[in-house]
Amino acid sequence: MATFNNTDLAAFKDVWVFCEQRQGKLMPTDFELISEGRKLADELGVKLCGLLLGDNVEGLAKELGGYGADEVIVCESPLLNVYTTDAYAKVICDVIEERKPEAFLIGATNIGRDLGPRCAARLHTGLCADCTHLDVDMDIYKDFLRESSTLAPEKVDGMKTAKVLGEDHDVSRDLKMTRPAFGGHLMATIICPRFRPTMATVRPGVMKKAPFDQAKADACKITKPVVKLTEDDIDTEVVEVVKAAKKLVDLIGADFIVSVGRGISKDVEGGIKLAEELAAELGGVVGGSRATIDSGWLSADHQVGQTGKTVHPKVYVALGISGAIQHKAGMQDSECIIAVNKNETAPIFEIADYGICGDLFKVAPMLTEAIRAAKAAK
Ligand SMILES: Cc1cc2nc3c(=O)[nH]c(=O)nc-3n(C[C@H](O)[C@H](O)[C@H](O)COP(=O)(O)OP(=O)(O)OC[C@H]3O[C@@H](n4cnc5c(N)ncnc54)[C@H](O)[C@@H]3O)c2cc1C
Repeated sequence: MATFNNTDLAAFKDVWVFCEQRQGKLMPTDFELISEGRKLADELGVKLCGLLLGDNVEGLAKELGGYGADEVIVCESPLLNVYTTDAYAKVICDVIEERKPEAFLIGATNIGRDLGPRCAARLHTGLCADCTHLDVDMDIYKDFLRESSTLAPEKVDGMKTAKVLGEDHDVSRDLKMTRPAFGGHLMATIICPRFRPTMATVRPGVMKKAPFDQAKADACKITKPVVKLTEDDIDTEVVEVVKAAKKLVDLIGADFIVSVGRGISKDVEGGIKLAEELAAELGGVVGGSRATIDSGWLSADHQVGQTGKTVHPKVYVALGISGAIQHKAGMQDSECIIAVNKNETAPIFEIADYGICGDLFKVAPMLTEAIRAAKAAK
């Protein structure tokens, strides 16, 4: 194996994306991250590679090419059939040490959140968890310096390097990883200036999927390195894979979401029913603020926001939701936001395209009826 010196930054090249599959099916985050990785790789002038692990999964690789991967590295072994942290971390670290990518992105799914830190610790590099934005340009530094330093603006404009931990450092190749910090009250942009690969886990649903391109899928190269993995490398045994007993709501893939907040408290069941009726009429699903999840009115898979799901549906209806910053973080990129709140100063109205100041128990049935009538008229 090639020697692995993770401080020799120049030896690291290319952007990689961990492409998670479960039971032979790629995850939606794979396509989001490949699409985002494509943009980063183009800015850096390097290749974008998908990293796919499993048993007999090569057939999935070309699809990743259709979303922008130049190459997919396929690591196959019967021991990778079902996910275990030991096996996946070993194979990923082996291939990273061999080929040295400069950035490695992982979806912040349950598996990604488990795998990312394990790999980062083994590779002795930095990982920024749960990112909502990635970038490689220097503008963000320059904005920061213009606002917070005494440097002359001309000096900031012409900068190519910045002082990082007391040393001049070429920041133009650093991945800038942005995530909410301090309870979501500010966004922190983090770099990993001294080690490679820079690692990030990225929130599902945040990055936009590019359109599929068959020509790119056909051109995508597939590489299959030798996988050195034995049972001795794995300390865990998967006894049984239990699928979710209950079908979870698909907020991330929904075009229409009707979310309820604490405003339904005077009649919780009635409020949820009104939201379900409106959602059914729109062909959508029901979401909720954290207040409704913490109160046990809706299950956790319905939660929208910083610690819930990030959504960008065509229409987001907020019924009795105040619009706390942590809720907005998960829905403010919706194409059209309709807010119903009886308090005209509720912050949700600041980002609403249509704001209705009124009692949700009166307004929601009127919206449902209006949609029903419009559909019947067609
Ligand atoms: C670290 C951290 C992470 C968090 N993550 C999330 C998250 O992911 N998602 C999230 O949602 N929150 C999150 N929160 C909580 C967030 O700060 C708010 O507490 C929460 O969003 C409030 O929910 P709400 O708007 O339903 O309730 P409230 O803020 O209590 O608002 C209820 C609203 O209903 C209106 N109302 C009342 N009755 C009616 C009626 N009959 N008709 C119309 N309007 C009515 C009121 O005017 C009010 O504006 C987080 C907080 C922290 C600290």
